[in-house]
Amino acid sequence: MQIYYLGPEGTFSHQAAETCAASWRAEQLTACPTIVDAITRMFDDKTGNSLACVPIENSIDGSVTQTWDTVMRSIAVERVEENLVPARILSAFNFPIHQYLHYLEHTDFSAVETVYSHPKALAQCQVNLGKRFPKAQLVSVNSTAEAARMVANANDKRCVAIASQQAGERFGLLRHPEPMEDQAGNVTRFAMIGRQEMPGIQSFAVVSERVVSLCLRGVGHQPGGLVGTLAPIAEAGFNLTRVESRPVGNQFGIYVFYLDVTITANDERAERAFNQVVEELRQRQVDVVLLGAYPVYDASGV
Ligand SMILES: O=C(O)C(=O)C[C@]1(C(=O)O)C=C[C@@H](O)C=C1
Repeated sequence: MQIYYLGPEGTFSHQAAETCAASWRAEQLTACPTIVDAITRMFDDKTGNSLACVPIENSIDGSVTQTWDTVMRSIAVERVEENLVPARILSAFNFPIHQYLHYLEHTDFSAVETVYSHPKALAQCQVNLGKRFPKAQLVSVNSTAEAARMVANANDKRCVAIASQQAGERFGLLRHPEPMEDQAGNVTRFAMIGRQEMPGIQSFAVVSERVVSLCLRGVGHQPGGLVGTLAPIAEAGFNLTRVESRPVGNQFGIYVFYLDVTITANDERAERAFNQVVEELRQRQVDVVLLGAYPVYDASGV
């Protein structure tokens, strides 16, 4: 079993992948240049021996839309392939995130011109960065560890990076002791995506026994179209914990809707009721793409 993740080593994705690799005895961790690449490489492996460990949501900045869109499109495309075990979100993990400022020795903070990081990390620190470096450019790069690597390699004291403590140490940078995120309690949820059912992880506390993630395509454009589509979920007594709309890409005013629904695990009645809801949605001509039905763990303190 191998796990693809957003590299280089030292990203939060790498730390999340390492934490899960121990429980799932994954022998190989492979760094990828982008989140899309990590997902695509997992989907390209039809043998079922690959996993992708990717961020799906951050408590400050919201969904990682790139992940959701890539996973949804890959699953939708694969549905036509017969005899293929479908890829799904198998588990999710909430990881506490501390973003630190990393810099070269003798850096004068008042002369800093560029702050590098992953766009999600910059978004998590935007207020603090604005206060500390009001004139600096915030430059998005592929990952937080990539930002640390760039500052280390550039040997330019006008640049700093926002990244994990581990990334800064890996690339030999100094670290400002205070975390830079704008809100305490910053958490990112990572998903493990793959084709093989994986065992539960005993060392983590369970946040939700079963979250079902769906994408609804083709919700009708009439008054009450969305309300009517969501009503069967409420009527069946399921808790809807996330609704997000995303553009389809080639038309204004047409959206797909991502939903998370919490259901009771190992409860046949709940499973049957949920399948009925999906059937009802399909009868309304809504295309339901199942992204996964999975436990969510709390990976803090690991
Ligand atoms: O750049 C990294 O370190 C990543 O793993 C990506 C990522 C993200 O996409 O949200 C992961 C966790 C943090 O929220 C910031 C960045």
